[in-house]
Amino acid sequence: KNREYKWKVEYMHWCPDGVDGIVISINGQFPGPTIRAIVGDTIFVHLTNNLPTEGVVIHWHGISQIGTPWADGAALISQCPINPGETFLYKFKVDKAGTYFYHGHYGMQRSAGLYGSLIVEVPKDENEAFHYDEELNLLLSDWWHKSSHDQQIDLSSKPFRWIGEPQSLLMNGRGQFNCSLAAQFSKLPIPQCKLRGDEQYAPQIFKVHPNKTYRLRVASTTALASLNLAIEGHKMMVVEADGNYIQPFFVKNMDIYSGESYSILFKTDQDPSNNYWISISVRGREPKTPQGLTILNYIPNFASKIPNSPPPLPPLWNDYNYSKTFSNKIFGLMGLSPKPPTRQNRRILLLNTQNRIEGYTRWSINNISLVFPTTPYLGSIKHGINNAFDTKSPPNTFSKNYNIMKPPPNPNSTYGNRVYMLKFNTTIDIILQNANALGENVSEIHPWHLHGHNFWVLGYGDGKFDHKKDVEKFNLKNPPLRNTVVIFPYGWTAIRFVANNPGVWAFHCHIEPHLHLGMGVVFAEGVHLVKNVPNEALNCGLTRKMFVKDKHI
Ligand SMILES: O=C1O[C@H]([C@@H](O)CO)C(O)=C1O
Repeated sequence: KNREYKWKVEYMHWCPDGVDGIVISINGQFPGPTIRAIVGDTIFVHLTNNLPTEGVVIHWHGISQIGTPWADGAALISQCPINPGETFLYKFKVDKAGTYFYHGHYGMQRSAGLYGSLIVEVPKDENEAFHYDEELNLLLSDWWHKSSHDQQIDLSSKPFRWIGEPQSLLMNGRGQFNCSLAAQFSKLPIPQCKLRGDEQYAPQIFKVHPNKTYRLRVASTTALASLNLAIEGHKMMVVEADGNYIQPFFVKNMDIYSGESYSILFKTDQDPSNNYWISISVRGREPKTPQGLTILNYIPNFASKIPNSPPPLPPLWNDYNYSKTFSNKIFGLMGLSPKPPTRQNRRILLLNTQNRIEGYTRWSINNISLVFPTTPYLGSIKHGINNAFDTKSPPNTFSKNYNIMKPPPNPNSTYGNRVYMLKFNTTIDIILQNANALGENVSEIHPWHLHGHNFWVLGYGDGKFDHKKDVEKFNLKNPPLRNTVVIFPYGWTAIRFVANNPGVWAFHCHIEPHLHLGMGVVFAEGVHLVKNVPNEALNCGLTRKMFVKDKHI
């Protein structure tokens, strides 16, 4: 089935957490409209850019874009930014059921609120691998009172100005800054929220019937925050990760990093005369942001009935072992989750470091800090334009002697826009190696997202990756398939994927300011096989000159 949408993207006054601000809206909505489709459907989004002075694109996070790499919505990788006033048609097939989302992928427009949910259901006559009665949808994000423009300028300033922690955590675009739903349980002098329910920042209440099984779809599009999600008093069974079946397991709370999505099942088996908290809390960074809260409302209780107990207490923000335990519980579902090829053709090691370039603070991968060219790679590679970017091969690894436990000895790095050219249909292993940042004893969490593919997560480890010992420990039996995976402080993560999707694909830290500061790489595979790229996708830079040359402009 074809599903066709007309979207207008524009700035709008909005009040996501009780403080007036400005968001990027779609058709006057924040978050943008939810797309619901069925596997095999073709989505048509006619996107009109009504931002007065900026280009825009939208990335369909988790959709493989098989045959339509130009619709991936990564600015200057898969397409030109859509100019103000212009309309661009995204047309792509949703190839796999699951919980996904979409978001801006140009500058820091995701931080400005350009995002929404994308849910792909199994066909009506097919069943999921698990049973549930009803479903709920939860899109998580974080919110700053400083505009995304201010943030972008801060990050690009000399001396560097870090954006700091978000003021609020949002659930389906709603949070509370000046009041708390749980003030009566708080030691802080914060007032109880007095809400009618129709405020833009009033929580979305999750209404449930007792004694049923619910599927909660949850996706995180945070700009920075890693989160821990809990439903007070309810055990959660995790069944889906990034649109892939996983071996179900029970937890009382779960971590979710930017770029990830999950489905969890829970039973409404608690005392039905009470309501319960749903909470999200910051992990991995000092928790300077209040917990995000909403209410699981057992029908027929009043939605305004405050739960009897304080909101769930999250694990300590720096208890990384807790987070590792969670990540290490995720396995592919035997029989339903495809297995990885047993051998790789190429192994690439990517060292993540924080650096300075000419006094600017940046992030680098193997000592190169990514800046995008002005011609989208998909166009320049397909049309053999050699002067659009640096065509030298980027480094396949980093120095063996590099001490990941110390700040970079020579913090200088360089800007670059090289591309990892992957031989079509080969199996690629990537080892993401974390290291100490510029400050002593600092190493941060980075969730890495791959466009155009799912990958198998073969393992995580502490310290520096060891080619002999660690490879032997790779899980080739039931690794989970994902599109986003985290690297823990001072640790490494190994993934495997098959370069079988013709196109040019970003692989980057999903923390918005980190990507902005250069933390990403670009892969290209089988670009000569890409057909039917609409001219509108390449109407900028050197490819634009190509299209207009006949017209003597
Ligand atoms: O990119 C970052 O910069 C700051 C800090 O490292 C320097 O101020 C921080 O916490 C980041 O995640």
